[in-house]
Amino acid sequence: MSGNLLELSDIHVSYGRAEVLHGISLAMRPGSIVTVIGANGAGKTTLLNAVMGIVPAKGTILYNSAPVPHSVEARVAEGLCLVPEKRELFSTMSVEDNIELGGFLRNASERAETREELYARFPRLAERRKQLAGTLSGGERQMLALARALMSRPRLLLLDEPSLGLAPKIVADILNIVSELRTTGVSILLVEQNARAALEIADEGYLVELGEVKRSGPAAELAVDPALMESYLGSHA
Ligand SMILES: Nc1ncnc2c1ncn2[C@@H]1O[C@H](COP(=O)(O)OP(=O)(O)OP(=O)(O)O)[C@@H](O)[C@H]1O
Repeated sequence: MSGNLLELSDIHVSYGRAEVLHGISLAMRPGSIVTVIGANGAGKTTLLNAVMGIVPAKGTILYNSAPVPHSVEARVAEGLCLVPEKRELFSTMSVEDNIELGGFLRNASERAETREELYARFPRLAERRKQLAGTLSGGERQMLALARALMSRPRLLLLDEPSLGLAPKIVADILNIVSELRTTGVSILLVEQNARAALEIADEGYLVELGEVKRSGPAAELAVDPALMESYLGSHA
């Protein structure tokens, strides 16, 4: 028993004959935020999809110290939840109907309780309950994607580039919300190209390049690493 919530060992994923993950290992403590950073095409989305069971992977995935169930459905039932990069909201449905969909595995009283917690956490969504999802701003859409995921009461939230396409001020708002979610007990595996912002809120970080982990360690240490700063954190250090 390692006490880890998630433990990946030697994960390989191929698309056809092309292997894109070449043996990734990663561990996550319960209640933590772990970020996977790296350039476009490094394999970050593929890694999340492997954890969710959307793409087949070789290697070992332990969840709560036991092999993770095989199907996506069983993984959802065990508390894994993915917020994909494209958010995949139903734009012609209202905010409240989108949120409701996230709770399909929960009973009515759990849904009612979680719904109220979510509207308290996301007042902008509460104000826009009746508005169609397609009319929301980029930041509000990301909030809605998060709220819909939280409606399932996940134990492990897999977030794919929540900052993508958002203005810097909105990125900060979204990542603050993600950071606060830790207090609810949910653990978060956060994939980001925005390395600086992700390392600010994460406990641990993994730098992935071309399907391999190049560096890993406490996020606070990676954030001040000179080589990493130069390649991934931009010159505005
Ligand atoms: N369905 C697919 N079929 C074939 N190759 C794919 C498929 N999906 C991704 N790839 C390739 O796998 C590699 C890793 O892609 P992936 O999307 O996981 O990277 P990423 O780090 O998440 O990048 P991005 O930030 O662009 O999403 C890339 O070379 C990509 O072209």
